[in-house]
Amino acid sequence: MNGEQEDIPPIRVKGLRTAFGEKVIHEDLDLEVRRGEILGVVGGSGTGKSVLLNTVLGLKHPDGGRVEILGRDIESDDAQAWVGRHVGVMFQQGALFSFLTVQENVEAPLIEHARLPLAVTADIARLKIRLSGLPETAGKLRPSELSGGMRKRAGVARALALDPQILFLDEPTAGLDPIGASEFDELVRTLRDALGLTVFIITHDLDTLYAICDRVAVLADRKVVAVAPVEELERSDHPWIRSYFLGPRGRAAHAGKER
Ligand SMILES: Nc1ncnc2c1ncn2[C@@H]1O[C@H](COP(=O)(O)OP(=O)(O)OP(=O)(O)O)[C@@H](O)[C@H]1O
Repeated sequence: MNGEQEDIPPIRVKGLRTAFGEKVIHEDLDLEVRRGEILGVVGGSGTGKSVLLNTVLGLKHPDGGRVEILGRDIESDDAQAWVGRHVGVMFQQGALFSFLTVQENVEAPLIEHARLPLAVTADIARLKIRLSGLPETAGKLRPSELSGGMRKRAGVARALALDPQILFLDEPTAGLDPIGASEFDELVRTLRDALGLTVFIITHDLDTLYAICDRVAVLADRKVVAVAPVEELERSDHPWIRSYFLGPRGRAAHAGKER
């Protein structure tokens, strides 16, 4: 990667407006994600976290403002191909093809985007399965034969298939028990450190924010009202941020971090 690219924020959102008919979801929303950081995105239910994710991925057109991924305008002609090639996404529940094995699921983006000999495709998929903390034998299984935690790891393996620069995770620890959730957090941090990924995580999981997020962006009042490390957000005056981080669950997560 050349120096010029390194200066470009992997995700840059400027003055974003999104709406469904009369219903405005985001207005004048700004967000810059730094290269190599793990950014958590939080906000009350219905504040537009999923809509933001879909807009950043180019799945929903912005009604105003500008979204850039790795310096490229998401509205440009080749943006979808560019995103497919450089960005990995794990939607909720892993969103795997139920009729394919894990190995075939991980091979699918490689077959679509990279014309490699089949044996090489299979080797890369096996590597990504192992990298995501699954045993090699998991490759032969279908998603219905996996536990919830394994399904999420398979979703990560597929998201990593094309060596993306950015990994998007939508509620990755939802539905996992606390041990499974903290193991998943650890996986995300290990992958970021090993692969130099930039990670964008939508989450409600306070433990994830405290354990692995370098900064947290808070969605409220139709925009990002704060982006900062959790320790800084704990000192915020914003009412939603205060009740979120200083409520009973927030205090428990903070105490867990201190231990
Ligand atoms: N396709 C759609 N058509 C109309 N309204 C939509 C559509 N998709 C989302 N919305 C609305 O946009 C708002 C934001 O939804 P979104 O799913 O992004 O919230 P969220 O912050 O991800 O919530 P949660 O934490 O509950 O998942 C909601 O009011 C939702 O009803």
